[in-house]
Amino acid sequence: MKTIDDLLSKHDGSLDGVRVLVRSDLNVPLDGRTITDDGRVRASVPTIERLASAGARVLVTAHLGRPKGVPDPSFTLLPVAERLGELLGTPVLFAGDTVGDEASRIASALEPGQVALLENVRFEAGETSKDDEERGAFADRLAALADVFVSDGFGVVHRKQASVYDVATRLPAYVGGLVEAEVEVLRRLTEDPARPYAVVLGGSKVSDKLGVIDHLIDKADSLLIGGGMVFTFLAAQGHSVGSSLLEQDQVEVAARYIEQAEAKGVEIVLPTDIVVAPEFSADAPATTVSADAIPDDQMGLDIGPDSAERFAEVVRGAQTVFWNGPMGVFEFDAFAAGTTTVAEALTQVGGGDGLSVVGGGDSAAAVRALGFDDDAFGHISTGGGASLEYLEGATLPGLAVLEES
Ligand SMILES: Nc1ncnc2c1ncn2[C@@H]1O[C@H](COP(=O)(O)OP(=O)(O)O)[C@@H](O)[C@H]1O
Ligand SMILES: O=C(OP(=O)(O)O)[C@H](O)COP(=O)(O)O
Repeated sequence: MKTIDDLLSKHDGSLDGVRVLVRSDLNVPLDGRTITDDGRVRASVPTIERLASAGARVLVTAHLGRPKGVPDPSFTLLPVAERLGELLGTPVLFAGDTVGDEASRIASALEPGQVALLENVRFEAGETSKDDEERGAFADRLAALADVFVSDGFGVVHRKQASVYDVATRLPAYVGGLVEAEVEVLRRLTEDPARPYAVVLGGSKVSDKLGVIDHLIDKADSLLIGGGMVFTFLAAQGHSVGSSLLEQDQVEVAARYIEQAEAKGVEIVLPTDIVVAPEFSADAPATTVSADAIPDDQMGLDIGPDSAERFAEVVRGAQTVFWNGPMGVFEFDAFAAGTTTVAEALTQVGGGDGLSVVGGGDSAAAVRALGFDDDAFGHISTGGGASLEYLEGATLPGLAVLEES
């Protein structure tokens, strides 16, 4: 992959006036218009700063959430532009569209060293289209705004989307410093992880992430399943899960994973107790029930204390641990205990000498919100799904396209 060093040497050390389109992952958690964890914005700053200080006109493109290909004010990147400006110490211009008149106007008005952010790239249907032509047509419009492309959104390199993949086939493409650094840590983890190697999976993107288990069974010694992942597995064991998050069409897949793991001597650790509530809300009355006895009118919102302690034991006893996905709805105090217990154990992997990696926007936000220092872990990755797919050995479209560029 060509790096920013290569880009700089190609231009004799100065990018004066060069129009650089940077794909960052600025998908931050928001409470209304308030950013509750700016980790991904901070992680994006060094590359943007480096390009701007070399004189580039920097146009940043990014997504927020999963809008459905049409503008939706609740997913505007405007608060992120403001935060990015504060962190850079200079205002960031904001284009209220992605490839429309405003984007073109701002792109041509940018001075060398200035930075602008384009509105949420997922407001355009072409960004996430499965149709190569539709995606390509949108990528053409994005590419027309710049001279070169820098891919720095590690959290999206597993997505074959226009601003990640197709644009890199239309402009000279370079890997950004964040993607480079993330890949380096994960590469070490895939090469020869110190054993026992445990992977902890949770969160809510269940169907996205279930697939990685197939390959992780061949790589890890233990798989610990928490968060919204749990209920598809409990259903596979024949238990009812009330109104918990359930991917009905994945139940058979989960059952197959349980069998495969048993056959290969890999431990799949499932919770034995669950904290449930009648509804998804911060003040819903919480009770702990056995995992095989979730009442029909309740939903599971955290792993129970016995399970959290068991998970913590496995985590502390491992030498390498990768964790993606909170163990419960940590945003609500009543359902944060499981995540806190597991996070605490992550700081003590291998008696403190092991390697702990936390990956994912919400997982990173969770450990910070619960009061842990970034330094308490070996590495905090900005990508959850991306790290998991890298660890399972998949080809990540956003990286493969840079290798070909
Ligand atoms: N039992 C559960 N039911 C519903 N949502 C859950 C549950 N456990 C965790 N979550 C939610 O999962 C979300 C994070 O999931 P995900 O996006 O997959 O993680 P990451 O961003 O770290 O990759 C959090 O907002 C959390 O509230
Ligand atoms: O939040 C993200 O991924 P993650 O939750 O797997 O860490 C990335 O911004 C990718 O978002 P997406 O999963 O909607 O494509």
